[in-house]
Amino acid sequence: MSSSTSSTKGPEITKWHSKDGEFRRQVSSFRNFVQSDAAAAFPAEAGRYHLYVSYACPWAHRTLIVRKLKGLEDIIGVSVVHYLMGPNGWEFSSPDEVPGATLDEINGAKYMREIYFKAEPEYAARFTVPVLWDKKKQTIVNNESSEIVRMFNSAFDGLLAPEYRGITFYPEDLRQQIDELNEWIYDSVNNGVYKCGFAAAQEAYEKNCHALFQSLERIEEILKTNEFLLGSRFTEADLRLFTTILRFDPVYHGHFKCNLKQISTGFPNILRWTREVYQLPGVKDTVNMEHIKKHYYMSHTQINPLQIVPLSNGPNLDAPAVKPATRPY
Ligand SMILES: N[C@@H](CCC(=O)N[C@@H](CS)C(=O)NCC(=O)O)C(=O)O
Repeated sequence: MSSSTSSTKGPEITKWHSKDGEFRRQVSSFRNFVQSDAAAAFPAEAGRYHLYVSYACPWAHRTLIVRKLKGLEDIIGVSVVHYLMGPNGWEFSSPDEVPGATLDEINGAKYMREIYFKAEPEYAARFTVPVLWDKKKQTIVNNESSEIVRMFNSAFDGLLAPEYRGITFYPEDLRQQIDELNEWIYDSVNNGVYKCGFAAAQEAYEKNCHALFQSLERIEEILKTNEFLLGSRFTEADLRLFTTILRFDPVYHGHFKCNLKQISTGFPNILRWTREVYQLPGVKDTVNMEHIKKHYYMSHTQINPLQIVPLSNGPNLDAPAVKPATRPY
């Protein structure tokens, strides 16, 4: 599909807010599940599914981390878009042109939108990442990160080496607590930073910024006594929060005006926890701060028209995660 015809379809790429000035995230459209059962519509198979991500995107980043920590890299391939989201949305580039990016070896698309139209010619919503693609059925299985994370957590276990099979980030005994944390953290933190950054009215910005920092204070309290959000185990709740906190000082504090405090100077326990998560084996390989910074500061020209990218990458996450001397864990 040529980009000139495709660009007339779908919503305007930079139209982020509603009439009242509030940013509202659309609901994802493709909601099927890969299942371990061989008779399922989308059964777990090695080499069948392909993940489309942006290194910049916190939602896509969640799926990359679980793919890594669950040892799924040989089973599920990945394509990485260019950091810049232009008028035609996400675009593929060769790694020579943009280090870290890839071409689309699976569908040969130039733009992410072509993959959506291949799956659904009448598709009329946003062309978001992540996307989990089924090479056999030639369609999108799912484009909702929270669900892709759940699938990666267990659906492919039958294909994995024993050391990965037992790993779960959504253990039975913590499910209710994980779901409860996810709910308020999604609303006020993960999505909260976007509600600050894309607010088009002072009141909407202030309301969401206060709610964001109230939640950060609540998280800081939890991490004062807990190593991870729910104690000694790293769970899905940590994973989902991490991709937002990683971007906080270098991006959201300035670009999205989330500037009542910084993580590095204002939240010592969140900083300690961020370092612990970053230093879990494999996690830092999924972090590309150049894509993160350039994406936000250069794509959102409605809030940063000169596309200047600030220098700081945020706190040094390789520094030791210093636990308080009086730690109870
Ligand atoms: N609910 C989705 C949200 C994904 C999302 O909003 N991704 C952004 C990048 S951070 C995107 O691709 N935006 C493109 C657009 O809205 O046009 C998920 O969690 O998977």
